[in-house]
Amino acid sequence: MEKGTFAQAAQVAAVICPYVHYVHARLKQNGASALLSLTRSMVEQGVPLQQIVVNDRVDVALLTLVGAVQLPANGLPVADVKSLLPKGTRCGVSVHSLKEAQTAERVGADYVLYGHIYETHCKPGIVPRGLAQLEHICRLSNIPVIALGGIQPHHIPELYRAGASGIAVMSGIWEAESPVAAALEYRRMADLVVHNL
Ligand SMILES: Cc1nc(C(=O)O)sc1CCOP(=O)(O)O
Repeated sequence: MEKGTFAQAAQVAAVICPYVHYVHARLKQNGASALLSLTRSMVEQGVPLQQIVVNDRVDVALLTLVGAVQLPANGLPVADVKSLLPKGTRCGVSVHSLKEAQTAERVGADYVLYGHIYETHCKPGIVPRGLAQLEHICRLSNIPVIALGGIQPHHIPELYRAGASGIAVMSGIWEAESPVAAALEYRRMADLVVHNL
């Protein structure tokens, strides 16, 4: 992401944050200072700190005091991260197997992100893990399992039926013509399922 686009992305995050629980600050191709700029931009634009999840960089989470940090399965130990961040900072781990999910739970992760469930251009050449695996992991987990990867609004009922506690979406919102309209549609479908409407 170019530096000039951080403000734009942060603006979008601010507009959609009333309709979602969390917004991830994630920049795979840029360094820590870019991620810091993006996160600070999100705060300046009005995204509540408690709704921001910083991806991977514990140092950036510490500098910004966001509500959560998302670690890779092979990242820093959760207990060490928690001892560094203010009490109450949520610590999620991204997992791709039952083994990783169980390890994350054992070491104190607050939740796991599990994917990718469906085909997604964000994970080219890797076979999606599918609903049956998601269901298996949800059944054997005692912490929330958040499903991600290729999720469209119409998938939400089957994901919750499989036991997911929530969903995470990247391209379905960020690449939509209207990210806010897309976020609203995901929200509407999730509310239908969660509140049995
Ligand atoms: C960033 C990411 N991580 C995944 C994983 O399986 O770890 S799947 C994924 C992409 C999710 O994005 P979309 O909603 O665009 O398919």
